[in-house]
Parts: sequence; structure tokens; C-alpha cells
Amino acid sequence: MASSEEDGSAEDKENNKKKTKRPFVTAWLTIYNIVMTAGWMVLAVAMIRFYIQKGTHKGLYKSISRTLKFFQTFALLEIFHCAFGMVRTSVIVTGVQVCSRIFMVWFVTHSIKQIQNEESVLLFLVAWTVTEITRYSFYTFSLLNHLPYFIKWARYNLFIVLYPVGVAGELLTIYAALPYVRKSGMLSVRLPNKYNVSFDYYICLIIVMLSYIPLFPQLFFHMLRQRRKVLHGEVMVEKED
Ligand SMILES: CCCCCCCCCCCCC[C@@H](O)CC(=O)SCCNC(=O)CCNC(=O)[C@H](O)C(C)(C)COP(=O)(O)OP(=O)(O)OC[C@H]1O[C@@H](n2cnc3c(N)ncnc32)[C@H](O)[C@@H]1OP(=O)(O)O
Repeated sequence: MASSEEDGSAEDKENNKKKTKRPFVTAWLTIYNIVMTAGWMVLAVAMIRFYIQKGTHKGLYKSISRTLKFFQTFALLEIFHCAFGMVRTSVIVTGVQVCSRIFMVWFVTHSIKQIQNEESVLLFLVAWTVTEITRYSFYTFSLLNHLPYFIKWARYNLFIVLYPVGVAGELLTIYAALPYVRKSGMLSVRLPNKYNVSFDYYICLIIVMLSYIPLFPQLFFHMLRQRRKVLHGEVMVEKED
């Protein structure tokens, strides 16, 4: 029979790992998460104010694009947090999540002005904003050891709806961009040229859309596993990257 010491060992190890975060790392992550929560709250307020004042989503993207680009680009730091072991999250999972957002922000909505007023842009903006306010406040309160249950609940439940909504918004936006990209030949490199290379951005966008089929379920199931672990206390055997 397992002794009481052995019974508690998995939980103890888990708690010890959490407690042994270095003070500098905790301080940095706390500041980072507070700044990011504030940034996404500013975006939420700006979106609500715009909608109340104008009564339409047309022009909304343009009005918030600077703030959005700043805070979403700043999130690249999360890949470094994982790579340097500051947080116990997979670099691959975080890399896919952050890079797909950066791609949407810079190479789709920023670059293709004609699609900025599409309803689908509003769809992913709302999904991202609600997600990030919840996620960064969850990390902040966790680091401060004062996590309200409703934030924990929201972090591990809202994604069930927000992930599909966000992905639908992203895919519909890329789809809406395809005709403009094909017509303009933007960001494409045609032969002949002195480097003898060609690149077709239209094909690239189609490949990105197709890559959601294998990649999105991985992110979604990762979150479902996290949900079972955190809300229902299930212990998972984690694979190395
Ligand atoms: C170049 C072109 C690329 C094109 C690729 C195209 C394919 C793309 C397919 C994918 C599509 C995704 C689209 C996406 O943009 C759509 C949306 O986002 S829609 C809105 C809904 N979204 C979500 O709900 C996002 C959910 N995702 C996440 O939360 C994270 O990004 C994710 C990395 C997926 C999961 O997070 P994590 O594994 O970190 O889970 P936990 O939150 O439970 O945390 C685990 C432990 O790490 C600690 N941690 C992590 N970060 C921090 C931090 N900043 N500060 C403090 N602590 C942190 C956390 O506390 C946990 O620690 P412990 O285990 O000790 O408790």
C-alpha cells in the first residue's frame, strides 16, 4: 500500500515547482501580465466606445489597429518565456498560437486594407480580446496567489466557445482576402528575377488556411487537457517537446 508520503508526492512536487519560480522571473511575469491585461482592456473599451458612438463596426479596425498591433506583437515574448523555461508551457503550442495571431495582424488585416471592415474581423477581435483579458488576469492573480474562482472558471471554460469563434473569424477573413491578393499579386515574387525564386502569396494564404485543420485541434485539445488538470485536478503524463 502506498504511504501517505507517497500519496502526496505528485501534488507536493507540483506545488514545489510552482513555489520555486525565481523572484526575478515572478516579478517580470507579473509586470508583463499586468501590462498585457491593461492593453487588452484598453482595446475592449476602445471597441465598445467606437460601437456606441458610431453604431457600426465599419472603421473600428482602423481606429484600434495601432494598439492591437502593439500588444499582439509584444506577445512574441511568450515564446521566449517558454524557451527560457520561465513558464511551463510548450514552445511549440505557444509558438503556433502567437505566430498565427502575428500573421493575422501583420500579413492579413494590416496588409490588405480592403478586408478591414469585414464582419469576420470583428468576430476574431472580440474572441481575442475576451480571451486575453481573462488569460492575462488569470496569470496575474495566480502569480499574486489571489486567484478568484470566476477568473479560473472563465479561463478554462470560455475558450470552448471563443476558440471556434476566433478561428472562424480568422479563416473567413483570410478567405475574404483571397480575391484581392490574387488580383493585386501583392507580397508575391514572380519569375524571372535575378535570384531565380518565386513566391505566390495567394497560394501561401491557402496553405495557411489548410494548416488550421491539423493545428487547431492540437491547441484546442491542449486547452481541454489543461482544463481537466486545473478544474478537475486530473494528473497528466506530459510528453517532452
Ligand atoms: C507563420 C504563419 C503561421 C500560421 C499558422 C496557422 C495555423 C494556426 C492554427 C491555430 C489557430 C489558432 C487561432 C487563434 O488565434 C484563435 C484564438 O485565439 S480565438 C480566441 C480563443 N483563444 C484561446 O482561448 C487561446 C487559448 N490559448 C492559450 O491560452 C495559450 O496561448 C496556450 C499556449 C494555447 C495555452 O496556454 P498554457 O499551456 O500556458 O496553459 P495554461 O494557461 O494553463 O498555463 C500553463 C502554465 O504556464 C503558466 N504560464 C503560462 N504563461 C504564463 C504567463 N504569461 N505568466 C505566468 N504564468 C504563465 C501557467 O500559469 C501554467 O503554470 P502552472 O502549470 O505552473 O500552473
